[in-house]
Amino acid sequence: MRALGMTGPAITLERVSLRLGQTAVLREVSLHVAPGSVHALVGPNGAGKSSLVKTLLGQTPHEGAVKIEWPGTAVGTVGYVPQALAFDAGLPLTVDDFMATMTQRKPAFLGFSALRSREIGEALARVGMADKRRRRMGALSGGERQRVLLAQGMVPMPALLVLDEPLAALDEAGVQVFEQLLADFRQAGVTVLWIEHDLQAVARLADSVTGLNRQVLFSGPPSEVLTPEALLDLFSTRPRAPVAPPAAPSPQPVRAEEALA
Ligand SMILES: Nc1ncnc2c1ncn2[C@@H]1O[C@H](COP(=O)(O)OP(=O)(O)OP(=O)(O)O)[C@@H](O)[C@H]1O
Repeated sequence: MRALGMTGPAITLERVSLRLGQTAVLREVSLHVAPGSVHALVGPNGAGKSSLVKTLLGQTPHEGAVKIEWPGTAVGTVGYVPQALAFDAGLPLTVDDFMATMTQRKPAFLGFSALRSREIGEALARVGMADKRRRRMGALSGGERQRVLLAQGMVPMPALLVLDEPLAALDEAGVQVFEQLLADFRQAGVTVLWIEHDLQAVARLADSVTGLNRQVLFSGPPSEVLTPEALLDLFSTRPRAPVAPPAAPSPQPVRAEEALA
């Protein structure tokens, strides 16, 4: 992997709350991502993972503090790989056109610079798509499209990379490509924030993981925090109700294990 000019930032969220319409999507979320680490975000559907990422990227009005601390004075490049993009199968947009559109400001039909063209070629090669640059996006399989999405997140090479379910459509070979990329990112000092539903992949590949269900339930190294009890707690209620103040004596609460039995 090419040496980077800058390694990744540290990320700190302090008591971040987000309300969308009537919904409290994030409640007092605090977490820390070490610079150059691979940090996973896990939680049930609707837990607020994508919303947290949007908040991190400055796209939502929120309460609390979001700090991205770059090494040195310059702000580095942020790459973002979205969950999925829908394409009209008939759209005359090639993989190259898509990469140009996503990675530069000038219109794709004006082409791209030699440097950018080389970077795009390298990124597509790293995800095994170098021979499909002229194929229409609408003609790609779901997994191939996912690989192209990954590639666009690497042009220009970011110091912070945010991945929203990158494994969702990947086959076994694609997963291996992803594992190699993560190893390369780690070696280059890129900070990776990774939303993922595949808990085994998280346990195998992440340095740290946060369990989120509107609020943080756990955060730490996967081997320490991904316990059966913590996962049961994270996935057995969705979304979490606000914590109610203590009330008058009431029947014993049903434990999550019993509720699921
Ligand atoms: N603009 C909005 N107005 C109201 N509610 C919203 C809005 N956008 C998202 N939500 C709600 O916020 C909650 C969190 O959504 P979010 O997409 O962040 O969850 P997620 O953890 O990424 O889920 P998934 O795993 O399904 O992708 C959901 O209940 C969603 O319906």
